[in-house]
Amino acid sequence: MITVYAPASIGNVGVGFDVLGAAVSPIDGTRLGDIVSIESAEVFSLDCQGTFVSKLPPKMEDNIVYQCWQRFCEVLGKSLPVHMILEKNMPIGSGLGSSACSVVASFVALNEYANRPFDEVQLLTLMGELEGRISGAVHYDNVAPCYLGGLQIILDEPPQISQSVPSFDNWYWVMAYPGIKVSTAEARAILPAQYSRANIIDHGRYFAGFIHACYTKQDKLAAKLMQDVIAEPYRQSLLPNFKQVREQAIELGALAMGISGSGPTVFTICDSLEIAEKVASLMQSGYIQNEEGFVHICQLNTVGTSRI
Ligand SMILES: Nc1ncnc2c1ncn2[C@@H]1O[C@H](COP(=O)(O)OP(=O)(O)O)[C@@H](O)[C@H]1O
Ligand SMILES: N[C@@H](CCOP(=O)(O)O)C(=O)O
Repeated sequence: MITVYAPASIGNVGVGFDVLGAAVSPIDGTRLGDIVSIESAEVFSLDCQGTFVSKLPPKMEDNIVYQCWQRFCEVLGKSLPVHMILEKNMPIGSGLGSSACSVVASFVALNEYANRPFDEVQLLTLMGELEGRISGAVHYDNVAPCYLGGLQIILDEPPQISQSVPSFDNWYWVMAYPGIKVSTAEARAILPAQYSRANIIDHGRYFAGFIHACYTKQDKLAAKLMQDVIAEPYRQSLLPNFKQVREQAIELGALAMGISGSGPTVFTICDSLEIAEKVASLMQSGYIQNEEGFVHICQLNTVGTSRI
């Protein structure tokens, strides 16, 4: 039996809409992400389990894991009779790259099972395609970090689809999922089709400045430039108390806070564990809406998807 763990990811990382993503894992060792197992069988079958299994589509054909298997076999040119198990530990429509976790774990597990017929670029291309089916447009900012780990800039110039950007070892990423659902496709549909020249200039300055600050190891500058003029102004109304908790988090010493992917999860960057713990308590009392919500203090997951 081959078993693969794919970690949670932060699409956009605030400043890089569709072109920046980060893989994160809780520092307490919790496996925040999906796990996919695969073994040989006489005919294809899929079993689902895990914390969020009840939120999956009831029909197997609608599960993205099934669709990954189907596409993998199509590209491979033969049908693989396998039994797959999805452990769905990621809430759906959370902004934590839940569908990406299932997609990446499935393709990596299938590729391992089939003795690695596809290389990294071919797999990433397939991952982007399947993620695009679900969210309404191909975007690699979840699948690339989930697969490769770390902070990833999406270049989308095959064979260079995504490359790693240096981040800051002293950063803690406090992830707060309020327990409500925001559909990625809907959160994309509310964005404007066009932006003003002023927006474009600001976006270029923030994004280029952030990448520059990462390479020149200026963590305070990087956090200051982590500003989102593309999605946040339109998506923040979908989130509970967003502005209020951000002000409070900054007062507690956080360096920056933004929407993770299309939300409703938010990420807060802190440069000490002490501040991260204070922010985690703030999020628990001020942002979590129900018992399905959670807060995790994370660090970048630099490994990405791996066999366990
Ligand atoms: N294995 C799966 N994991 C997550 N979502 C799935 C899966 N299979 C199918 N889906 C469907 O894909 C959509 C994912 O929604 P989306 O808002 O993109 O979630 P997320 O932002 O958490 O990835 C939902 O409609 C969900 O029912
Ligand atoms: N760049 C995408 C990221 C969506 O991430 P998800 O975790 O919400 O699926 C976007 O902002 O639409």
